[in-house]
Amino acid sequence: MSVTTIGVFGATGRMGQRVLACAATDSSLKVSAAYERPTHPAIGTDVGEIAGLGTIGVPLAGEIGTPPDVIIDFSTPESSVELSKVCAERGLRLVLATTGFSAEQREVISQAAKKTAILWAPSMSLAVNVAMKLVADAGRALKDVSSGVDVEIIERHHRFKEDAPSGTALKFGEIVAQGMGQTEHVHGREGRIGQRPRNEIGYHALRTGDNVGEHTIVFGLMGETLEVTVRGNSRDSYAQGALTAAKFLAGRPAGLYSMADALGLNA
Ligand SMILES: NC(=O)C1=CN([C@@H]2O[C@H](COP(=O)(O)OP(=O)(O)OC[C@H]3O[C@@H](n4cnc5c(N)ncnc54)[C@H](OP(=O)(O)O)[C@@H]3O)[C@@H](O)[C@H]2O)C=CC1
Ligand SMILES: O=C(O)C1=N[C@H](C(=O)O)C[C@H](O)C1
Repeated sequence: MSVTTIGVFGATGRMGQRVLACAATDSSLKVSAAYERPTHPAIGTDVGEIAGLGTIGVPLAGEIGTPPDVIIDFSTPESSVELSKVCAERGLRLVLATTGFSAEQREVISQAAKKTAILWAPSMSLAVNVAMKLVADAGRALKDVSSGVDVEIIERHHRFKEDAPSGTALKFGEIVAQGMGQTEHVHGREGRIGQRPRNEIGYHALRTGDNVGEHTIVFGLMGETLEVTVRGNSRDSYAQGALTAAKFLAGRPAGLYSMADALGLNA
């Protein structure tokens, strides 16, 4: 059996620690490196100790030394963009899971994917990626309803999340707009704003407690409502997806890949 070596970027974070824990249970994977910013106070500490796994022989590093087969990144937009540039320069394969990028930052990542293999997805979850297909189908089927269909996207996340709306909510909106043609994206509503125009998608971001992530896409018709909801029960859904993505990416040529590619959902 071939073994894929992985490096975890943002290793001490909420997701980094779950990636380390899930990888430890998969004999086809080996964590060979773990990274944080060079000034992180835990640099040099065995990362298994930080993730509650006991010693795994991988000290937390501030830079990429001997490269793994694939780097998995759950960090911040700024550090992910810098990482994508380094990966492009050195030909390192990258699973990029961070969200919250500006248009300029997205462009840098797209350029990096011309030089190395990058799988970039706002959600690594299997259920979310299947829901994206369902939502695309629903949008196409409802596109020409003569009385109109109002699409609203509601997402819920933990109080520590720094970007809003979630990368996944934005992706759902993009998918709906591609199929149905809405041109306006509205974030929350307040005041005497008048009746709802047909050509907008509304986004609503809730931040409560330790919610690991929920998305509901509402298709409101005259007389009935269709909702597609995905609820995360634990961060392991994203961590397992990122590990699946890493196995898919190992050995791939340069290019920008999606989670649908890794999960075989494009067939
Ligand atoms: N695609 C998906 O399926 C999912 C994506 N996400 C996204 O992943 C990202 C991280 O989420 P989460 O784990 O909850 O966040 P955390 O804040 O818990 O973790 C981020 C980690 O990145 C570290 N970091 C910051 N700067 C650097 C750097 N220069 N080099 C290396 N590491 C760095 C942080 O360190 P420090 O504390 O020192 O700043 C921290 O340990 C978010 O953008 C989130 O939206 C989350 C879940 C699923
Ligand atoms: O920050 C999180 O936690 C999550 N972020 C991702 C996003 O912004 O879509 C994915 C997931 O919903 C969890």
